[in-house]
Amino acid sequence: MFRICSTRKLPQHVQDYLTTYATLDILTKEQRESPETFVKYAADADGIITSGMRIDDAILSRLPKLKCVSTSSVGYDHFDTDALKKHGVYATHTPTVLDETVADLTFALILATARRVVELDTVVREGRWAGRPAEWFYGVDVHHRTLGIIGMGRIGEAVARRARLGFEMDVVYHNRSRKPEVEEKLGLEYVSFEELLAKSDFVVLLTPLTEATRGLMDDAAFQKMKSSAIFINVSRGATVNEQALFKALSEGTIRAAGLDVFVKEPTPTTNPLLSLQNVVVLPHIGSATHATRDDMAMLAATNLIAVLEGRLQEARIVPELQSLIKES
Ligand SMILES: NC(=O)c1ccc[n+]([C@@H]2O[C@H](COP(=O)([O-])OP(=O)(O)OC[C@H]3O[C@@H](n4cnc5c(N)ncnc54)[C@H](O)[C@@H]3O)[C@@H](O)[C@H]2O)c1
Ligand SMILES: O=C(O)[C@H](O)CO
Repeated sequence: MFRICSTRKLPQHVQDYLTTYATLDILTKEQRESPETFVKYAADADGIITSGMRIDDAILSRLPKLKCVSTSSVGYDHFDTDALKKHGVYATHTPTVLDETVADLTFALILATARRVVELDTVVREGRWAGRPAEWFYGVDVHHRTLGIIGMGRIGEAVARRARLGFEMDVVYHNRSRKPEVEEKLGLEYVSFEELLAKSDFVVLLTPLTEATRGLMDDAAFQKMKSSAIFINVSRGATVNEQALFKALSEGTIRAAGLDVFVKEPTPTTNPLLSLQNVVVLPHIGSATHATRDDMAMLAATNLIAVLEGRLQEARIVPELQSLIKES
């Protein structure tokens, strides 16, 4: 039997699946609170399931039996992949199963910011709705506008499909590399980062957090956007310079923003962005539906067992650690 530690509660059917292969410990808040307590309780684990815990050299050095860390998320910026490689520990993630759910949430933010859904909900509740909607209730159209997607990956493509087929939008995109087959299938146009910012009525950020994307949306980027444009971030908080975003929103450099992610999570109520009416904020719920979170947990579990049993081709191993397969 393997030993598995999970830093989060798992659905019962996922626990039942895991316990046919392993003893399973769901660590309590106290047990996972600090790296010291975590390594104490996970000391002889073969595998770890997590969804946001930082796994770095200091932790790996103290977990000699560890063979795989499995995250129940597609993003894995909380893993130090160089350290994992050094220790010969695999990392797996949960791509694909959440694409449609995250794309739905992206559109929820696009619509909520364009039509000022949250702000105007408050107007009604506070009794400030007096007669026919006044001009200051007006929003902007989404249909037939231009959507710019930075990061045309799995989720970007699901967002582009909604935009093209449902809202008949023009879609431009910027990506590390061009995707001619997606361009052809959905009728998209590839543009430079600068051109995307200048052309788009909605700019959606959907890249992973890497050294290349950290702080990608800074003062200079917001200055290049239209003053009528809306910015949506569903990637990771640190891809955006929050001070620059606050400045752009409060000075009218851009119209509004919809944010699912923040530099620090949970973001403190003192975050200046929360004081702005033209911002819609959510607590990192892109993939948070019952069905999708269940699918992610199950994929995290099957990934981990596949690695522990040596069925490496069946596991969704993160790209940076694919080289370990060849070496094994
Ligand atoms: N808010 C949420 O709850 C939530 C949910 C799921 C995913 N995410 C985030 O969304 C990200 C994307 O997920 P995915 O499954 O679509 O990933 P993906 O790997 O399929 O797509 C990411 C795309 O970004 C591109 N990219 C990377 N660096 C770039 C750069 N410097 N400039 C331009 N393009 C660049 C890649 O080429 C790729 O096409 C995840 O890494 C995660 O951080 C957030
Ligand atoms: O990367 C992901 O899958 C989401 O952010 C959920 O944590």
